[in-house]
Amino acid sequence: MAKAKKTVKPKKKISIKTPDFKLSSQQKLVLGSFLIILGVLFFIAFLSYLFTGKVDQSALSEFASRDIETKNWLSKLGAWISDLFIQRGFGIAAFIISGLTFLSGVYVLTDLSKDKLRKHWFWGILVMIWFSVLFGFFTYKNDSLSGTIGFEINSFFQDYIGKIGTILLLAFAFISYLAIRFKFTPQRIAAIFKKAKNNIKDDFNEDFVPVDNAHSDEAEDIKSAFDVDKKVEPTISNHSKIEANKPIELTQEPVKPVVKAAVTSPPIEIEIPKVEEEEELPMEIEVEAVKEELSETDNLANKLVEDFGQFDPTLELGNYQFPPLDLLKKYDNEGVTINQEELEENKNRIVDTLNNYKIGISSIKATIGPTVTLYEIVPEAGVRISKIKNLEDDIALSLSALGIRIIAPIPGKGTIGIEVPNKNSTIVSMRSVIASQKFQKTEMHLPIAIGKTISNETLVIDLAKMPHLLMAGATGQGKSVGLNAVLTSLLYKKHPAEVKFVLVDPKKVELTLFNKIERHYLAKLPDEAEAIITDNTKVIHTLNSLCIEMDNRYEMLKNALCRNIVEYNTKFKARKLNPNDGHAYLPYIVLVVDEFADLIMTAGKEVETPVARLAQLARAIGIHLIIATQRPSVNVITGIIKANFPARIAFRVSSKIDSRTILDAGGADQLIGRGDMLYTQGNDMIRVQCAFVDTPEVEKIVDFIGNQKAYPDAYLLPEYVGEESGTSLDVDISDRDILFKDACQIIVTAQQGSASLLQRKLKLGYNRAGRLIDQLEAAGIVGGFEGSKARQVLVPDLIALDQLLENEKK
Ligand SMILES: Nc1ncnc2c1ncn2[C@@H]1O[C@H](COP(=O)(O)OP(=O)(O)OP(=O)(O)O)[C@@H](O)[C@H]1O
Repeated sequence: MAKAKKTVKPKKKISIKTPDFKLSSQQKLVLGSFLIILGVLFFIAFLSYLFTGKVDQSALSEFASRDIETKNWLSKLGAWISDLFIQRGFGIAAFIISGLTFLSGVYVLTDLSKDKLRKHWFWGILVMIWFSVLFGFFTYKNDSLSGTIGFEINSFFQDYIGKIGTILLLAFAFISYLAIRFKFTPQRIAAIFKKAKNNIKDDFNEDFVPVDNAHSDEAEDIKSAFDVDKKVEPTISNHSKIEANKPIELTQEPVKPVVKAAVTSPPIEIEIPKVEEEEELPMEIEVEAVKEELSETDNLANKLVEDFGQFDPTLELGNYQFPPLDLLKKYDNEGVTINQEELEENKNRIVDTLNNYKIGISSIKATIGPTVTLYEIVPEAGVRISKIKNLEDDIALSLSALGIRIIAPIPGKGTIGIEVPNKNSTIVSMRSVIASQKFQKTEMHLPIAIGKTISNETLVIDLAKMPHLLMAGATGQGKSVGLNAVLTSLLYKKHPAEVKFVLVDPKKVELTLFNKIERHYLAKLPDEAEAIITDNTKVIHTLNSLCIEMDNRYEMLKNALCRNIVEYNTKFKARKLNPNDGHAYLPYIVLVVDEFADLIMTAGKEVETPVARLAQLARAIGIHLIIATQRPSVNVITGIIKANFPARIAFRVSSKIDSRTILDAGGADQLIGRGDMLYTQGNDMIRVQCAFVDTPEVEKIVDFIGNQKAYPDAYLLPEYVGEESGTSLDVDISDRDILFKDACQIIVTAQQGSASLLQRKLKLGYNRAGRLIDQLEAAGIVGGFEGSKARQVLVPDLIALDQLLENEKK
């Protein structure tokens, strides 16, 4: 049902546009015949020009005057056109124009391929210019043989490369033309020559064979045979004589020469050249193998693309404006703030501390980041790395600073890194990362400008590649700002047609701002009032609905023989997928869950199962999950979830254990907070200062987008009917379970609407008990599904129940 709902939009788009651009048969007839007649007109005018052109020259200056007479067969118009094309244009090569115009008419009338016609025009014009330049070679002044264009081009070439150069250039153009247009190759030319040679040889042989034969003995024999035959004739006619005059000699003799002639003549006819010809064949086949074959659907798609262009998903909101950079704030304390003094001081302390522990350093280098500075040291030979690693706390103590992290060794480098927080940290504004070239020029599908690395480089990550992101961090360390940075990045880069968000916000305050862009960017369940989900039961429905959407999308991909959403959308844009077959452009869907721990605590498995399913399977069909949590404990970030979220962001956490839960490594406990974070995509860990975007900035952006023309509704997800959510509100009374009455009495007596109660009391399986609950809901005895809580019982006592059931019968 939901699928039907979603495919309606694209269907409309196509069916409305299709007929607009096609020529009707009448229009084709009119246009085709017009072009044919125009071609004929050109031809007559040009032909006439060859005879009358000179005479008409003088008349052309007063062309507009009616009194002036012209000799051209098409009068003034003919004189003017031919002067334009021949004298001032391409000379007599302009006849090609008349031919091309005529041909165009024929193509339109007969509905032949426009591609071929375009090729004819392209090559025709090139040939025309070539001839015009060639003729220019034979004229000494600008005349009708070469036309002005040919004359001028020719004299231009002659001035620069001389006559011989010009001839060579023309010859080169000719050869290139043959090679490209007719696919001539040296082998093919050689084959043609050989064939011609053989034909000549054949002819030569045919002509001379009789002469040779005439002189040969065989010919003599044939002749004699003929003579013998002649001699035989009378004997045959006279049978009685044959029998009388020794018939053996007579019959043998005529046979002999015939046999001889038959045996001796074949050597002359042996065709050795033919064998040679066959040897050349593979060369020609190679040349012809270039041809491309298109399938029927390709042809149709190419024609559609030719007529209407590629499908543009953004067309419905064609005037949509992306939010400008000005909506984002500039901060005063941007840029590197650490000074030489601080650098020197830190360096000395590190060197001294290490020296105290007898660790020698051969070199030290500093990279200054927005919040921390990385000191890379190369220890002297023979120093154990683990020794330095163990000194983390001592170095922190000597530098009297928090948040010192030792990376020993730095992956890919032969150094050990010590990250020391700057005294004055700088803010990485959202504006600076959005404005960075890296983000602006990125080709990523879902680019996120998350912040700046330790070397002050903007870090842009692709959510489509991750494919899901886990964000964790203790409260107040920058998680919500991080989520906003992710959403803002996508809003700055993706058109509403290309990405949709499903926002889950149990805290009810973090993401409410995005309500304003509901009809642009948000997806929701059908018949829901609010797109942003704050209620946990609805989260379960939404997650399950996303699973249905995922299954639907896989089905569509399967039917389209595509492996992922990018291939599918490319195919759809190239009009190779028919919207009438249920195909539609698929936007990316990004599910953002702000407080995942809360969901897991209240709904447990009901949430974990669909999340795990989506995380495992949804990457190929463009559904990506971003899950944020304050409480990174193992019962929230379970093994199955962790396994499917290779990309993780950790803000500061309170303990090493929490850091391990998120990153599978320590380090997050040593961050300094306020957006200082560690990012990993499975292997390396990068320290990043998260871009800062404040609520007023987000408000401005959503206002800017929200004030623009929107879709009629939010993107509708497929409808999900929960197992226990009153599926059978239309259950027929006659279809009721035989235990229905008993079940009613148990539920009303216990005043508790739960399936497990029925299971226990009536000794039923879960499915039957569930169906009974559905029937009770349909009868109005219990209320709707309320997550893990038991349903409300709507009938106060057994008397009321009897009344209700009596009324039903009437
Ligand atoms: N990237 C950043 N740069 C500078 N300051 C930041 C950054 N991120 C967060 N902060 C500061 O930290 C404060 C708290 O951030 P935020 O609200 O994102 O924390 P949180 O982890 O979402 O907390 P909670 O879980 O309680 O909602 C912000 O008000 C801001 O002052």
